[in-house]
Amino acid sequence: MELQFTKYQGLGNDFILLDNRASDRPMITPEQAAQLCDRHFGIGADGVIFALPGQEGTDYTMRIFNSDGSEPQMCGNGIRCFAQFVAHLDGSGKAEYQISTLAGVMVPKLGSQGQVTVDMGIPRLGGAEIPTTLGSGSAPVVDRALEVGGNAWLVTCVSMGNPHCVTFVEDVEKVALEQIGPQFEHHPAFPERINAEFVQAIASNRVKMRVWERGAGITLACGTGACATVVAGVLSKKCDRHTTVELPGGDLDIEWATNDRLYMTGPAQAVFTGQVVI
Ligand SMILES: N[C@@H](CCC[C@H](N)C(=O)O)C(=O)O
Repeated sequence: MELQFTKYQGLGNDFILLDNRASDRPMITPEQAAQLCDRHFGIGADGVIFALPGQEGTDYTMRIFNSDGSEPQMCGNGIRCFAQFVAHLDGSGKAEYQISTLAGVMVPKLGSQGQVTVDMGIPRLGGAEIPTTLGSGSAPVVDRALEVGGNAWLVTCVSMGNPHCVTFVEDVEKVALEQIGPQFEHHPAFPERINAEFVQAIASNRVKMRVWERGAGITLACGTGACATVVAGVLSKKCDRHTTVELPGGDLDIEWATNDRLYMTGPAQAVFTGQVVI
């Protein structure tokens, strides 16, 4: 089968976008997606994103497979890329889309100079919702001790539809992400695995973050992770509700507004189009 694709990136978090409007099911399998994401034997990407028909009045449905073929509920950098992709496909000139995802309906707005602002919804904080065994029911998991790799870490857990474990550290550059990341991801405290964010407070409205993503490993940025970081920073009194998150791939503007919703603003860019035979 020959596939037509467009490669996009949002702060270096890169994705293969597929026009899947003709069907309600992803047009390739998780195994084929993992093959396409391979940086030596495939196109190379952190994930494959499918643009499917909308549901219950939404414009489109977004599904995504991580580079290991697992399916997460949401992707923040991915949905900014998705909004530009569908705007290009449908040529409608719409500036705002309602997008169904496995984490609920998200609303990206196309701005000027390639910027996209997304209403990312309300964070979920209960231990059972994340899920993590570090807390039960709806009680938030804030600054809880967790032993990983022989060290005790103070972690805060947040669900943005997908699960995140945020740890504030003195110096983010000193975190041995390649070693400690997989140990967080597969820790028994996280039955659905976890995205692990390590964060350094720079100022009350600026933090620096590095991420180990569930199903993808080290990436240059994570949009849901940046939202989870600001929520965790507010809950543990490390940053303001409106904070810039500095990532290896660039900056994201995150606001946890008074209506409890998170708004993320950042860039997205088409890189190239191509055909691939699978
Ligand atoms: N890079 C994404 C998150 C992608 C999903 C994540 N790896 C998971 O499994 O939950 C983002 O920008 O949010």
